[in-house]
Amino acid sequence: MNSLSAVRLSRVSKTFETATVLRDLDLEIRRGEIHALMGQNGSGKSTTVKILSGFFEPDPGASAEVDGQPFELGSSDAARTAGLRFVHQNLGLVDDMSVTENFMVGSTRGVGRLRPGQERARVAAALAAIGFERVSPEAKVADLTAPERTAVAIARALDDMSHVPLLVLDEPTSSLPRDDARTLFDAMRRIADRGTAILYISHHLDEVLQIADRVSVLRDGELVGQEPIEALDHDRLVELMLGRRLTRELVEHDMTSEPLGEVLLTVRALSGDVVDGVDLQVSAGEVLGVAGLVGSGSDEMAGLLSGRARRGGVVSLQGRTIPAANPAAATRSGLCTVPVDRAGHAVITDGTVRENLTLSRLRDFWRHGRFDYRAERRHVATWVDQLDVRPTDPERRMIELSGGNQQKVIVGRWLRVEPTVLVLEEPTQGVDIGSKADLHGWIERSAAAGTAVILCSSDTTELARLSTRVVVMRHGKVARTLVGDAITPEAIEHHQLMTNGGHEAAVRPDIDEPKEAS
Ligand SMILES: Nc1ncnc2c1ncn2[C@@H]1O[C@H](COP(=O)(O)OP(=O)(O)OP(=O)(O)O)[C@@H](O)[C@H]1O
Repeated sequence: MNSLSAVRLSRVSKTFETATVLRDLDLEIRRGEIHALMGQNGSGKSTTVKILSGFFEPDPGASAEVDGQPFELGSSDAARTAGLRFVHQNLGLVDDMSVTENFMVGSTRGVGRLRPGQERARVAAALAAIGFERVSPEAKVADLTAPERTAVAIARALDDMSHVPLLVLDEPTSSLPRDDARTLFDAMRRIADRGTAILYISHHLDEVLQIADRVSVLRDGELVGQEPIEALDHDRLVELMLGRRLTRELVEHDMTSEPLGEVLLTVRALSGDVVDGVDLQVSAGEVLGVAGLVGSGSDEMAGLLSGRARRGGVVSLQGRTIPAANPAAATRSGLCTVPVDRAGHAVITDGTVRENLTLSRLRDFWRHGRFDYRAERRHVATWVDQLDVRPTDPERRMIELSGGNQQKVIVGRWLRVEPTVLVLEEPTQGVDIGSKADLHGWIERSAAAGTAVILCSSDTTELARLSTRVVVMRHGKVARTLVGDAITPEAIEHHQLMTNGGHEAAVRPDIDEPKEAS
């Protein structure tokens, strides 16, 4: 036994029916280290985590140790008792409750064993231990910033054990803007310095290069590299993940220099919970980026435009008003949306890849009163191939696909019908770097083919990479519009953070205003 070892996995494999998705994984996570687990979508990261947490049983022949003691894989009781703790991307917090109530709900310590004052003190201590003493135990979770919410989930996970050998953070920062994610790194380092090993799963290479001590890379279910961070840089990490250099040329399409097409979408006085009187016009061939911090209204825009959320104001497509609160009518009119909440709004988990792809328009396959299954299968095979969905079998159920591959199917669902307006909400969240480049290429091709694209994203690099125009939202309104060379990640982040009343023009005189179409 290595005394430095917090968790050691040996010969861990996982086979679903006939497909082996994890093969003979040997992985050692050392005490006090931040160990990043990386790999493309479907490479086996979540499967590894689910075996550790006891959600999946591994194939026979696997073994494990925690703190040098034999550990039973595939048992959630064993994981809990051994002190393995997990924070997933969705955090598992109840927004309407206070921080302390959330601790009580999520704790394995038992509810209400302490008096209220003692509970609050305990919660305050747990938060202070990771450097988030500014969060009040009485605060409502809904009122916290995104990194504070993540910190609450982490503090809660650590709260009921004096020694936690392993904390697994499964993409906890994937929805956070870059600067927000960084505020959690200090908390992670404090935790690691106390001797807890952190297994950190992230698709953000720059974050991993900044925070991890060692990196393990999975490719197609096999460990293909394990390196100390000093031995890695961005390109080497990409090469390990993809098995090749990222040479794919993106469609470089400088749409800013081209005349804009016909105005396809007109939005007048749009309002929702936060959004307050927004006017927009989006033309054929444009990619309009919508930027803003959580709570600025930017996160509400896709729901309002799609009709998923109740809205005030008028949304019209080529002059025809789309009825409010009616997503089906919006889709029929040609305004299609890829929502951020895949599980809740987009994926039919029990359905197959084929069904999830083609449901956007089945009439393509009706011929003379009969459904042409062969035509549907041919069409689906082409899209699965073009989008590089894995596994490639279109009869797989969506639940069997990794998160990133599900996302490709959902984006493909709408790309294939060539919508008039395509609203994308965090389209590459949880998507690996190779697939991200693929999806970006698709978004550009879709715009080049004449679709008006609205890209709502917290990834400022993605916004700068794809948008012909970016509206930055604050306090429910468009606070700034950036066009052309003025669209940089730094400019977007700068304007997201400005407080209302700031003299922006004086701060960034180089930023253009849009030429409003009348
Ligand atoms: N319940 C299941 N049944 C069958 N296959 C599954 C099941 N769950 C996952 N898989 C398959 O296992 C493989 C690994 O998936 P996993 O979710 O571990 O990938 P991942 O690396 O976490 O990907 P992502 O970055 O997209 O989250 C994928 O090919 C996936 O389709």
